[in-house]
Amino acid sequence: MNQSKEQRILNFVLQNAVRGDPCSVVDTIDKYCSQKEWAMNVGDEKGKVLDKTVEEANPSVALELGTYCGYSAVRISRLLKAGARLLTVEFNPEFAAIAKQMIEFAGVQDKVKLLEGPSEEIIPQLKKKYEVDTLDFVFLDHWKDRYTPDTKLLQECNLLRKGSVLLADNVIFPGAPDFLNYVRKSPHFQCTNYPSHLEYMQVEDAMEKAVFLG
Ligand SMILES: C[C@H](C[C@H]1O[C@@H](n2cnc3c(N)ncnc32)[C@H](O)[C@@H]1O)NC(=O)c1cc(-c2ccc(F)cc2)cc(O)c1O
Ligand SMILES: [Mg+2]
Repeated sequence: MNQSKEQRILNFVLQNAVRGDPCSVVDTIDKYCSQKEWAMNVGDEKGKVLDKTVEEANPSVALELGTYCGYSAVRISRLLKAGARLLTVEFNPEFAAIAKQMIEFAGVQDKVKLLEGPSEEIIPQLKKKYEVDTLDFVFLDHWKDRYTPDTKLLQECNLLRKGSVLLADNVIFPGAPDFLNYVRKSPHFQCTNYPSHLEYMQVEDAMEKAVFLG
């Protein structure tokens, strides 16, 4: 049975990156996906916006929705302070299996917990089952029409506190127009837009930061 693209990306990392070095894993995935096969990782240009936002937030507890191959889980967790953790949610079992191996190869498995299942089921479990009080940082990178319902769900589950930072990928392409509408119109969020490009392409894209005001 021929390999999936995601398996080819993982194999390229296992053969070309440095085990235990998250930066080399990130760079190796970017090399493969810009030169060989496009894939929906956040990529290096938007990845730099992600890095700056994570460094500013300096989260103790971070959540990622949409792990895919683990590129942004490795990218985020490499910046976390000692004792901080990232919970990342992925509902496709093949992708979750790839991401698990990617995270372990990068050596960040002690900082990252991969939760397999749909975000809408996992978010309501975060407090009791995963011992989360509130989230300091949330990276939204899953189905674009889930950004708004899951943002409302995070609020309903009291998982956001004054200053919690949401960062959403792809608000221009593929686009998350209802999310932009929701957070920009809401008195509970202070929004900032970061124009960029779709990963590995010259297509316009952007990220939106929405800070919860309580
Ligand atoms: C949605 C995907 C990312 C992952 O999210 C998981 N997922 C989903 N919904 C849930 C849930 N409700 N709970 C948990 N996991 C969940 C999934 O299985 C994928 O692994 N991301 C994208 O589709 C995506 C697509 C593009 C893109 C750009 C140009 C094109 F021509 C075509 C596509 C770019 C990007 O930057 C993306 O991020
Ligand atoms: Mg994305």
